[in-house]
Amino acid sequence: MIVYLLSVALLLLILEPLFTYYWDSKKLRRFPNASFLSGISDIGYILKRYRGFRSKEIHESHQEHPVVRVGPNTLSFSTPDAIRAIYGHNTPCLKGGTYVTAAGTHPSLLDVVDKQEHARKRRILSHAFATRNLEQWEFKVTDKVQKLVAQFDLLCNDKEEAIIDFRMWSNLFTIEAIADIALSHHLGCLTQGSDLVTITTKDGEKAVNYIDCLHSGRRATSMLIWSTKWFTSWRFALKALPGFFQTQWRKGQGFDEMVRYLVQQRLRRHENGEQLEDFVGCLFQDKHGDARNLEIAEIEAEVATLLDAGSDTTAISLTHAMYFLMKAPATLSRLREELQVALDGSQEVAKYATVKNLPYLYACINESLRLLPPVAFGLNRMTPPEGLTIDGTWIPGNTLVGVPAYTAHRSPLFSNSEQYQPERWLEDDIKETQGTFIPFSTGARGCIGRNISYIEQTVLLATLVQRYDLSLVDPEGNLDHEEAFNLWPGPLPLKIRRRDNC
Ligand code: HEM
Repeated sequence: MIVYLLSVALLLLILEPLFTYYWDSKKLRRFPNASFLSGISDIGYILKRYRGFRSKEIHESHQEHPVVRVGPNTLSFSTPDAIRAIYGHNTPCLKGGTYVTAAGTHPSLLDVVDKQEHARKRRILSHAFATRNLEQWEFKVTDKVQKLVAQFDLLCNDKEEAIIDFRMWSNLFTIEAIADIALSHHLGCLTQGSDLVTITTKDGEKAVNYIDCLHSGRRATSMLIWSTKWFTSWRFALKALPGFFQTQWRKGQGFDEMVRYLVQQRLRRHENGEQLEDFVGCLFQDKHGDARNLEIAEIEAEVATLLDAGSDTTAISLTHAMYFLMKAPATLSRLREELQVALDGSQEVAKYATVKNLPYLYACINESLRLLPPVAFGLNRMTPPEGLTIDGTWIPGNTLVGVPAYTAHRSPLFSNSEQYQPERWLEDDIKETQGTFIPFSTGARGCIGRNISYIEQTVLLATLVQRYDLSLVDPEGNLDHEEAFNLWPGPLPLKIRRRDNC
């Protein structure tokens, strides 16, 4: 029996991929491999994930080849034409691969595959995210900036110098902001200076580390999910075995429990007749006040996505924006000059109406989004069954394709593309790069929260740069990165002091 099982395993694990590779029914062998094993197995891609900064490694392959094979059925493209074909509004491609594997019984707006189902979900939330309604969330952002400033002032003890980890504080800021914007919930994380959230489960009261739990679950999943065929079996086995994966996934469950608790709390307030302005309100009822009667599991899936995608990415972006400013004193001075004129020293917390018109502030944010996009890897899309021509090359149906933002943002359309030059965003010819700048992806599946993220980033950065002198604790040091799904920067220790006139 054991010999039989081992033979079957050998056949499945080694011979079948080798046979498929040499049979090559899709003619994918014509594309160069990103790593030694790419044509036979997803292990090469998984190993890149283990090494830390996967998109940078893929980019190195792209410097020689516009198309590379990153897995047996996965191709990575690099040109603006490929972006249009794969993600553009008229693309026949669908989300595939990892999205299908990761989604539970109730996919959210982010991981749902079916176009009609996606359109239905997007319609429900689009009212809350519409540009004309966005400024109604500003007071929630302002409240969080005030809380952060209060903490920094306390740490600075009036005019003394303090050391803070900006990575951590910016993430506390974004989790507080999204919990309020999505659910009208005040987590209290900024006030207590930690990501600890107390929740009630059926087993009683429990403390959950929001960021740590979120990252643990995503860390474990992002290590294995690229092997989509085997992921479910791997997860089943590794969850049962004591060790790294079991610990990470167990911690990750804390995030799901927190989501369940927060949804229950919000539902109770809704049933008690409280009229709250937030995203989840749009899931309970439409704009005429008629109940939508969505299943609770669907609401939980949407809330989990909002609390994840709506906090992690913006915190990453803020950390990178601050890091680059600290590394470029001339840029920081120019930004300060712009802020001095616009804010006139009279706005303790910058008003969005003021900062939304500041070109250099936007240039600084966009330039760091270009160099270090929070979602840097090639987002999987499945070609339609009949196949698709991408960048002049016909690609067979049911092949996974993508363009990493990390590579797109280093297109020759950006001169000196490795250099941090916010000024490039003020030039007229920047318009030519429009289709190549994809930190929020593009087309029908582009980010719905992009404008909210800009509100959070512009208001917070303008306020902090105006109020504090900031500098790196280690001016020679660089940021470490771990690329799970998002590109997580490591700690960013800063020296911080209140400025004389603030
Ligand atoms: C700098 C900040 C942000 C970045 C870089 C970013 C990036 C992205 C990217 C690349 C996608 C496409 C994902 C994919 O195709 O798998 C996406 C989708 C999405 N984002 Fe964001 N995002 C940011 C902020 C936000 C915020 C603040 C929210 C919520 C308040 C949000 C909610 C979503 C949702 C719900 C989707 C799915 C949209 C759909 O498929 O219709 N994001 N985002």
